[in-house]
Amino acid sequence: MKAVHFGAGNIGRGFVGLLLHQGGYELVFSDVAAPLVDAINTVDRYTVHEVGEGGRDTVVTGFRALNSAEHPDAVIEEIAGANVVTTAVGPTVLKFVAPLIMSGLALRDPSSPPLQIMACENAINATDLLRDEIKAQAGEAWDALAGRAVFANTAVDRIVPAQPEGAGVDVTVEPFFEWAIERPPFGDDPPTIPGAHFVDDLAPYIERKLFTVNTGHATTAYFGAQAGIDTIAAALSDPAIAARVSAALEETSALLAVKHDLDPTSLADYRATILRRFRNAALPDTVWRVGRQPLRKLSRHERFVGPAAEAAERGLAVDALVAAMGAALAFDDTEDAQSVDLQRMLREQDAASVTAAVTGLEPQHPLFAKVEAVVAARQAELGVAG
Ligand SMILES: NC(=O)C1=CN([C@@H]2O[C@H](COP(=O)(O)OP(=O)(O)OC[C@H]3O[C@@H](n4cnc5c(N)ncnc54)[C@H](O)[C@@H]3O)[C@@H](O)[C@H]2O)C=CC1
Ligand SMILES: O=P(O)(O)OC[C@H]1O[C@](O)(CO)[C@@H](O)[C@@H]1O
Repeated sequence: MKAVHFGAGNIGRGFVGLLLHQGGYELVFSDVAAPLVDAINTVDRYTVHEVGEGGRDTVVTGFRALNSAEHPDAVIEEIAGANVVTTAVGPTVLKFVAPLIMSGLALRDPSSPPLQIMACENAINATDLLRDEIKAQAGEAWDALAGRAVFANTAVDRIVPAQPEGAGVDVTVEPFFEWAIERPPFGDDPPTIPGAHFVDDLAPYIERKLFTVNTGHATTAYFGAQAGIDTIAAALSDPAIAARVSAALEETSALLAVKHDLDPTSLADYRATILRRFRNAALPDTVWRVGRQPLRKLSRHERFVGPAAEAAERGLAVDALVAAMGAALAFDDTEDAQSVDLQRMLREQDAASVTAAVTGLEPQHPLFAKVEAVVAARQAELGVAG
């Protein structure tokens, strides 16, 4: 059995690749970072180090890497003969891997079992986005290709921080992981991924994950950065920040409870587990990594505006989420292109225009005026007229 995995970065090596290896797949990483591809090809094993309570080391073998920028045809050929394709490249990069998957499907023996495709990104229905890209790029050829693949959405959860200089291919991760995968697309033949959790309806899982883990993590990062704190664990040890994070998560839990009929006590346990994970002092995770790409994180269906918009529509509380969005607006990292764009927008546009452009909300939406107020407050801080 063979799996082609796009994105040999943190989650690619530290989670998806690891579980595929444990499932017995021969692993072909595909990446565009030449030094990373070369480093992977110089070793025949790497270690995933779990740090924190209960952590252990696991060795991964049976892998190689291809540079898809330099050798796209080699990747296409591997896809044509693979059982599984996964991605962990970032949701905005899916459109760049789509043509390779499309060409791999075109080359595939139509009598082979369908290729099982799963995008493992922090986004709702990321695999559907990938399928839509492949379909759009295939045009009329799609009808012939559609039957050669099945597409399943997934929710992946494991904190894999940026790796220190000199770590090589080894990866440091937290001990916790969760991988929920839609079962129906596979019929009677799901992939063998030990520890993965196959579910009939992914919506409650992905929303619970994105609107709790990712909302909470990003809230910690943005308040931490604002307070001049460098790491996530240190940010959460500040009682004022911890209270703000808890308040934001109570708002998302209130929405999840009514929307998906989830038990409030289980949601409280889930929140407590997550906050414990964030406090893992052995995990060298920075507010800059977790806060990265604030424009993506503040977009319409993401971890802040997504739940806050639905909560506002239902008349539920949103003030803590809006406060977190206010902190996100202050995220100023000159090495993060989206942070630079956000700060420029705040300086150049009026508050209503920034709110509309960043959040995608209509001006008449019940959340709009509250977000516009924190945008204006940030602009006042910057000394620009809103
Ligand atoms: N790191 C984490 O804790 C988690 C990350 N995720 C998600 O996983 C995805 C990846 O995140 P990380 O691993 O943290 O990022 P990362 O930056 O460590 O890895 C991404 C990798 O994708 C590669 N890449 C970029 N363009 C590519 C292309 N066209 N073809 C092939 N490879 C390409 C990069 O060179 C890099 O090695 C994101 O969607 C993120 O939201 C999800 C859960 C946890
Ligand atoms: O910031 P992104 O790209 O959404 O993804 C990383 C996030 O996902 C997580 O792994 C949570 O599963 C966190 O480590 C981090 O906040």
